[in-house]
Amino acid sequence: MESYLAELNDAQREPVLQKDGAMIVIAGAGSGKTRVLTYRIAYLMSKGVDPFNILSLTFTNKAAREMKNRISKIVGSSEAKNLWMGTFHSIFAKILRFEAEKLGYPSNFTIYDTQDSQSVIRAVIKDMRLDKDVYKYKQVYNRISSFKNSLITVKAYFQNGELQEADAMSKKPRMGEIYQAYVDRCFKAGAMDFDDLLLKTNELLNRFPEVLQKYQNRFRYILVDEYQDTNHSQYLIVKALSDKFQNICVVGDDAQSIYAFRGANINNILNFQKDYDDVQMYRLEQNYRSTKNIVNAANSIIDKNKTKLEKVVWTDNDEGPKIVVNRLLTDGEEGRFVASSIFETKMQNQLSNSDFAILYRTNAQSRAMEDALRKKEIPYRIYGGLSFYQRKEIKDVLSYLRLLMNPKDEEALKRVINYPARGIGQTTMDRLNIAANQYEKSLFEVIENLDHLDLKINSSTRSKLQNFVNMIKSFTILSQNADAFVVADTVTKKTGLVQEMKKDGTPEGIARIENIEELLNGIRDFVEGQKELADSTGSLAEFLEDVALATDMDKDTSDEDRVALMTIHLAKGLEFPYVYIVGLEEDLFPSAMSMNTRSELEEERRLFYVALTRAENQAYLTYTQSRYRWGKLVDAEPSRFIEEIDDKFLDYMIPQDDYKYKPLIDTDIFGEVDKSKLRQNKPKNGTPPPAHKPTEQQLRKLRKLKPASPEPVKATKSVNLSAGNEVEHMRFGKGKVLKIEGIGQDQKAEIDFENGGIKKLLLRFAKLKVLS
Ligand SMILES: Nc1ncnc2c1ncn2[C@@H]1O[C@H](COP(=O)(O)OP(=O)(O)OP(=O)(O)O)[C@@H](O)[C@H]1O
Ligand SMILES: [Mg+2]
Repeated sequence: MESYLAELNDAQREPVLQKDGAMIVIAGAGSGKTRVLTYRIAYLMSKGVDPFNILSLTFTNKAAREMKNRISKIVGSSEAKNLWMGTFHSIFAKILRFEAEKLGYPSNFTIYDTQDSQSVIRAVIKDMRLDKDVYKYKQVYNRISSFKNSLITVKAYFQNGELQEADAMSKKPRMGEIYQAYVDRCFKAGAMDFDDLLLKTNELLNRFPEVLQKYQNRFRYILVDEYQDTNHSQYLIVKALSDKFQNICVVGDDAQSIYAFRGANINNILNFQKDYDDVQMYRLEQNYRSTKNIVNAANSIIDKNKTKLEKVVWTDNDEGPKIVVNRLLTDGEEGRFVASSIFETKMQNQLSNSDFAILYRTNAQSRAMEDALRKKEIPYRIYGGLSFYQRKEIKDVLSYLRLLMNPKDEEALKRVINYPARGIGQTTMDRLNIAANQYEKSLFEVIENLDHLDLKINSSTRSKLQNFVNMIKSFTILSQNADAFVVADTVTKKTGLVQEMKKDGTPEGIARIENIEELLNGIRDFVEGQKELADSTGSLAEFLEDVALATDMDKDTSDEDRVALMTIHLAKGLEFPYVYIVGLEEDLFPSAMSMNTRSELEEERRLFYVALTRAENQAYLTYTQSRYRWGKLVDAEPSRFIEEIDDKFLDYMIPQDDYKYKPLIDTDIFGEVDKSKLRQNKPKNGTPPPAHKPTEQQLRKLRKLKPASPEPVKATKSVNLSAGNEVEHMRFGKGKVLKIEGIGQDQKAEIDFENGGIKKLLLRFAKLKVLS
């Protein structure tokens, strides 16, 4: 047996060793589903399957990269980079690039992000003179998105009486027309939105049998992670591609299906057995991730759901500490508790920031956490929310880049045609728009052909428009030979964007310039990375695609050591030694919007199951007594999910009878909070109690999970380190001391580690072995 197969248990090894056929692995959190996929790919390669013939679909591109690295190590070659691996969106965008012209799109089509799509929808609603309070653009966008993910085209919509009736009932009878106008505009702009990437792939595979065959033959082996969260459109793609060879392996957990609100269809997992001829079903039961306490607590929660497949999950890991429950007065105090607890736990146990995650239900909750972490000088990173690439100044630069790639891209053109100001006003734009509609041309084409059109635009404005078009064309020509960095660098200089911000002179203006520099650095890194691959030149097209399809998880590129903050939805598939789940309050988690039906509540409960099962060693649950919601301070009640966990797994930091569902703040008849009661409820002596000290057993577990150094590492008691010394750290491996600063207790060393990059460590705590 190859040695890597010994890193699997018997149950895991079975699906790995079944080379051909259809199979489904259904198993609870942390039982090694993702590991099975990874090892299965390695096994296929070792049996001579060409990596070009393997397609693996993951939840984020980051997960795909990590999987590729792992596979490279297992098979001991760089062949893994030829695997087709990534999110549905990124894989099928690549395929659409090759085939776009068949569908009438340019191969350099733009990918509209959510902001772009919503902006188009807003414009459509405005042009149709509809009431924007009835036709709320975000709602309309979501509705159209759900049509697309169910493969309901405009034509199908107009043939479907039920859908039309539903829209009429919700006072939006013109939904179909908006849908039509939206689709037309995107098409005219040579743009696909996120949902199109799946919808158009389906269209491609349905309409062109020879194309379908080509990809069926290419992807002889297909693997899908997190199968419980595929939507109908994704399901059909997988089904079509795997139909010929039927070598398909999907893994998932119905208890972790949390994207129904985006069209995920749990039936895809339940019906899998009917979809293929001879399906092997595998189950995994042993959890390797978490302590007994966490596994059993999570089991006790998911037990409350009626709709579920019966599963067993157990673990051989330590009992572990109980789950800590704490009640705080306000979200500010909640943040301070979490930050202090992280600080203490980290110092006591020599941990990295990245060993900690704070998970919440809604992005808005991050603010209080951020404030507290900043005060304690704990570095953190927020995933999701408004990403770097959506900041105004960044989007402006990207819009220039998009426009030079695809001059039809109207959203990009509208953003930059008069930014920096060039004297092209709204009246001119309105006239151009009318002409564009009349001639069914893009704005750019209209501007290009201004001389031949009879438009009321004066000669000075005409020449400004001409200059703009010429500038964009010159960039396009440059991009044909230069890499993405050269193009982007030229664009920021020649367009006057940076000069405009320099004029501004405010701290915000300076921050914007820094962001643009950061973008350029990012592009340079990207280009260098791409050039190392044999078949890549680091072109602008590649860069733009990478940006457009980065999921919220992928958008961080630096690997500094930080505490992770994210919504639970984003945390799927991840694991952290210490996890804080905050805001466990009724109406927040479970969300007020998700308590109308049992199935919504069950989805919230699955979300809680996902959150808790991210924790390896210890989980903390917090809630507040009052919280600002909709601008008002309201009483908060502890979440029913805390109540649902058997008390034997919990460790309350507050007297328990004080806890059970009862108003925690007394208010007088006018609804005023009785301040003296508030003070009573504060944790004693004002500061949050220290975090629980892990047991020796836990520490051993922690070390086991992380790459340990070959020999036990001794702490350096008296510090006689200096720059240039080679050292070894238990977790970061070997490193070189760059500099020493501070004296006595505060002495710190800056060390460049092989595994961790540059880190500053307090020598008093850091257990370093001096090598030379
Ligand atoms: N046989 C094994 N031996 C040792 N460690 C294992 C084994 N199987 C899995 N693990 C480890 O357990 C952890 C959980 O595995 P993995 O992430 O594959 O689980 P999963 O089922 O995909 O979880 P999730 O449902 O959260 O996606 C990982 O750290 C993995 O490396
Ligand atoms: Mg997984």
